[in-house]
Amino acid sequence: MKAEFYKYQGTGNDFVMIDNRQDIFPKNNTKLISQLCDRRFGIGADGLILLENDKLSDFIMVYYNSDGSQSLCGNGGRCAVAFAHFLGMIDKETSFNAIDGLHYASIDGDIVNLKMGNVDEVKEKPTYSFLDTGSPHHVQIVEDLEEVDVKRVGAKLRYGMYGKTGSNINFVSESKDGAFNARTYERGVEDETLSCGTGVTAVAIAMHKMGKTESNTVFINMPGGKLTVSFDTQNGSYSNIFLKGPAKQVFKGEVEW
Ligand SMILES: N[C@@H](CCC[C@H](N)C(=O)O)C(=O)O
Repeated sequence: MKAEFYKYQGTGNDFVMIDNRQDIFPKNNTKLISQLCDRRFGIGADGLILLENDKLSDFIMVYYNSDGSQSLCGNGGRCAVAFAHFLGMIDKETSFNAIDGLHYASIDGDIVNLKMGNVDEVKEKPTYSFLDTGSPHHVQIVEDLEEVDVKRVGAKLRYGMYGKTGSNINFVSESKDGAFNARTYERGVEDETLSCGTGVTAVAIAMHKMGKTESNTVFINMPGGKLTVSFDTQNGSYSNIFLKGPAKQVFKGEVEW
């Protein structure tokens, strides 16, 4: 089978995107997904995304990490909106389905603003916070972010603290301009990525919950670029959470499987 694919990136979190409205992709073939995401033997990406038809919304985003596992991807969601816009499936606003349910989003040029699910619980521990923003996230403040061996320490915490299911691991430090700097070890990629949308969302909420910021709009600098998270909060719960930033098409090609 020969198929057209597109490559997208959202603040350096990169994805192979396939229009699967005709049901062409063999979704059970995990080996194929990892091979397409392999940076030496394939196209290379942190994940693979299929856009499919949905009865309830404009489309379904089916997201796979580079190892073939599934979860919600915030940057992937933003890139899927940009891809759907490129394909002419949506105009400036959309609602689409993902593994955690319906998401509203808007697009203006290459900026995509994606509504995330509500967060009702943030587990606060002495040295870290844990919360689910569609994917599970451990958020830990560090003094020197540059010095952290994200892959080694992230893997140790991901497997050591969270067992078989695992968690994504985020390291964060305060920036002088009132923003936060963060780096993420991603479960399913099993490495540091340049950005993680659900991770950035988790960092923003954890910093607010800990009293590190009083603002309802939080700016996060990731190695791959800047993202903005805004939200409403009441009695320790967070709603109307939006993740905003660029999502760009990088190239297109043809692949055979
Ligand atoms: N890159 C993503 C997160 C993808 C899911 C994650 N690796 C997991 O398996 O939990 C994002 O932008 O949110």
